[in-house]
Amino acid sequence: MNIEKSNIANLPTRYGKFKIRAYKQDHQEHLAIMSQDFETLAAPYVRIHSECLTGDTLGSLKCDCQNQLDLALKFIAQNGGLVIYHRQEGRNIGLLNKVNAYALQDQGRNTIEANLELGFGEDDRDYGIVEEIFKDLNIKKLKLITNNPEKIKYVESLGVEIVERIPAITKSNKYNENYINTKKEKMGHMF
Ligand SMILES: Nc1nc2c(ncn2[C@@H]2O[C@H](COP(=O)(O)OP(=O)(O)OP(=O)(O)O)[C@@H](O)[C@H]2O)c(=O)[nH]1
Ligand SMILES: [Zn+2]
Repeated sequence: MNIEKSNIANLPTRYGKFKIRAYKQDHQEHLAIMSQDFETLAAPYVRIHSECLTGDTLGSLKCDCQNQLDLALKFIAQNGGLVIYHRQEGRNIGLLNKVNAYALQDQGRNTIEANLELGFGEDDRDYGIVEEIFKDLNIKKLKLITNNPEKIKYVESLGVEIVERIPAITKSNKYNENYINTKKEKMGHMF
């Protein structure tokens, strides 16, 4: 796997001061966003956040992504750890396909049905870069912020110990209720 990594730079934000490092793998560029004290932590809090331009940037109410990112950045700034900004938009089908999936959702399909109808899997994410970031930042133990059993399985498969799981539950709204219910009932997310 050919991965290019940046130097570490400071990033002051509205949440607090972070340090960041970028990683480039093929056409995807990802980010490790670390608290100031990151290097001193034996088991940092870690959030793997998959990109959602419509949620993260535009404030879309169709999903819980922006609320989860906000929660994670606040939590990590206060408690120490790492947010991996994983640039796999739309569970890795890309923005154009996600918008097509949204058009199908406008006609009544749920998040999984829409993906399948377009010829994708229900979740096409690849977490390979996460392994590389864990190695690069020397993470052997962590406290994982997630509701997603697949992420837990993946981290465990790397031989990285999860000493605690912190739920990433945020306030729902009338536009994302179905999305959250589908994650709970069909994808096994723990709400
Ligand atoms: N294909 C598709 N992707 C979506 C949709 N809504 C959100 N996403 C993407 O889903 C990803 C977020 O993943 P989720 O499955 O919601 O949650 P998760 O991050 O795996 O799980 P948690 O760690 O518990 O939050 C981001 O890449 C979003 O762009 C949708 O309706 N269709
Ligand atoms: Zn989203």
